[in-house]
Amino acid sequence: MAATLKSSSLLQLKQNPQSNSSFLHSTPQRISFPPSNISRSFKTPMAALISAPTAGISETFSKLKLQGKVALIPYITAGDPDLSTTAEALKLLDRCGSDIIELGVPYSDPLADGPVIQAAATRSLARGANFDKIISMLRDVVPQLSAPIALFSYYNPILKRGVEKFMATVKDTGVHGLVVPDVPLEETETLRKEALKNELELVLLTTPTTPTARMRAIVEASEGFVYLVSSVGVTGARASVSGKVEALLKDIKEATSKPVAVGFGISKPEHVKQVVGWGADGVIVGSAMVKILGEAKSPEEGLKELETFTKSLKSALL
Ligand SMILES: O=P(O)(O)OC[C@@H](O)[C@@H](O)c1c[nH]c2ccccc12
Repeated sequence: MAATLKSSSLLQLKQNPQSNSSFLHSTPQRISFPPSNISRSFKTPMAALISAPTAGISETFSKLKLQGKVALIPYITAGDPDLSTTAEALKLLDRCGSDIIELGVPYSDPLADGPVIQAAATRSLARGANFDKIISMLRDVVPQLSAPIALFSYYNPILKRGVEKFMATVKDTGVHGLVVPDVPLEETETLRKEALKNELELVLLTTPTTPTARMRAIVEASEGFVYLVSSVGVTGARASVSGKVEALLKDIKEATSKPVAVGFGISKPEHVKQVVGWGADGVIVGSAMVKILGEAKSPEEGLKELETFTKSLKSALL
């Protein structure tokens, strides 16, 4: 699996006219469904008994803005190295000051992912993680977190389950948002309608090659925040963050007052500082986190290293 995916890239997918997936929204999308900043006013009764309701994603950004702060958004893959470590990692990330946590549902064909996250998904699936097990872990853990969770999933696992059922199940865990990077254009509206019905904020992505008019349609429709992909290609740590991000952020900010978080290739406190200096409202760090958990000698070691790393990123934001 991993070998056949090595050559995939956002750019190639965008340019493949045979591909029925409008990868990262590369063709115009309809925006008739009224976008709004949804914030959840309640959680499941069980969760409400245990903790105060967690702020939604857009609400979290509003609170941070009032304090002049930028959101730290780590990404980890569920089930790598195992689901109980994922549960511990979520609690740890929350404790170390993550403002929102992106949790990836492992998928066998992760087209937009580089080697680190591909390998994590492969390990996770090989160890038996699946959607139902992830959901039951989330039911237990989400009520213990103060940061909202954005669940990341490719579109295929959602379709397989049925959009309605998927959304209702996810909502029921107390998760607040969804990131679906490869949703085909014709399905965007259905996804958004179901997400809205379930009070889930559906985050859309824009890339350096997205034409301006299309970027405007994306930011208009995006909920929670706008995900600015910093560079064309696949996920993975890079030596530096593309200097183009500064101008891209400026363009997006001219089009919307919604918060914008930057992801792809951010792996060091210096990167975080740079992106913040360019005006981002949030920074997303995936592969660097996933690598720590995946390559550690033991889950305990991995969690310890994750804690040090997360704290170093958080300090770059203070
Ligand atoms: O891994 P990176 O380069 O730090 O990028 C963030 C990223 O991991 C996360 O948001 C993500 C994981 N898989 C994706 C696929 C598409 C878009 C985004 C993602």
